[in-house]
Amino acid sequence: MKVAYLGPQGSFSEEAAFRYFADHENEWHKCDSIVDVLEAVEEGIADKGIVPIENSIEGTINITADGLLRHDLFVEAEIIFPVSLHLLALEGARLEEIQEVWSIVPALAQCRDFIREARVKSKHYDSTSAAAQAVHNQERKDVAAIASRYAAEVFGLEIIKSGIQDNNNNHTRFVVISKENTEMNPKNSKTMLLISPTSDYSGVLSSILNVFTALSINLTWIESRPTKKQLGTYHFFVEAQNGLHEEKMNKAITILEAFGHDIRVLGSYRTTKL
Ligand SMILES: O=C(O)C(=O)C[C@]1(C(=O)O)C=C[C@@H](O)C=C1
Repeated sequence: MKVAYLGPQGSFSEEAAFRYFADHENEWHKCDSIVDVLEAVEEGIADKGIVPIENSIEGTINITADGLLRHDLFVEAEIIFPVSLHLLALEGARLEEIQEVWSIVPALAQCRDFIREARVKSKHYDSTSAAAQAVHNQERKDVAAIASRYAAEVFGLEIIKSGIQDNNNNHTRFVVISKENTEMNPKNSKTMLLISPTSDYSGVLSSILNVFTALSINLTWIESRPTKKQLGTYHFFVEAQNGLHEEKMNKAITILEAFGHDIRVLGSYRTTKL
């Protein structure tokens, strides 16, 4: 099986992929961006992909949510991964010398307090490990990457400050995606739906949420993403704590369809805590 993830070597996605798929004989396909991971799976270059979807400090990873909207893919597993972010610099660099920090946007956002207090500039890279690699590849001692301990080992960088995320209890939720739908497994305990209202009227969101309330379905995640066609119009991601094999989930979908909304079942899956 070929698994795609965000590289280069040393990313959190790589750690999550290696640990989640530890029992399998895999071929790995490292991608330059999250969008490339989704495309690799859709195009059949990889059988599965692993992408971050939500962080406990920063919230939804919008690139992934928008990618799920655009691509015809399913979610087949959820992985909760602890994230500790460190400041990585060339050997001998001192914290006081750092003028600029480099990382992927969600990681920079998880360290907002540190960046503000240190009064440093930030520069965007496509992954934490791409930022670490860039620091490794140049001679500057005034820049540092925000990345993992693993990335520090991979690129021979020194951790000049550890645990710089705004909250120590920091977790990122990854999803495993594939082109096939594995939704009917009775062991699956969560379901992700994408609800796109076909008309805009007052109370449309509350009418959707009322369906779940009436059926005693507990929601674990809700996110709105713009349709990108007109200001103020949205798609809604809803994740429920019930599997698709449960009658009430099917009832909810039937009712929402009867309301005229477009419903895409993105998957029914289990959670693994790493
Ligand atoms: O850049 C990485 O190392 C990733 O795997 C991506 C990512 C993310 O975008 O959320 C994954 C986990 C952490 O939250 C930080 C970065």
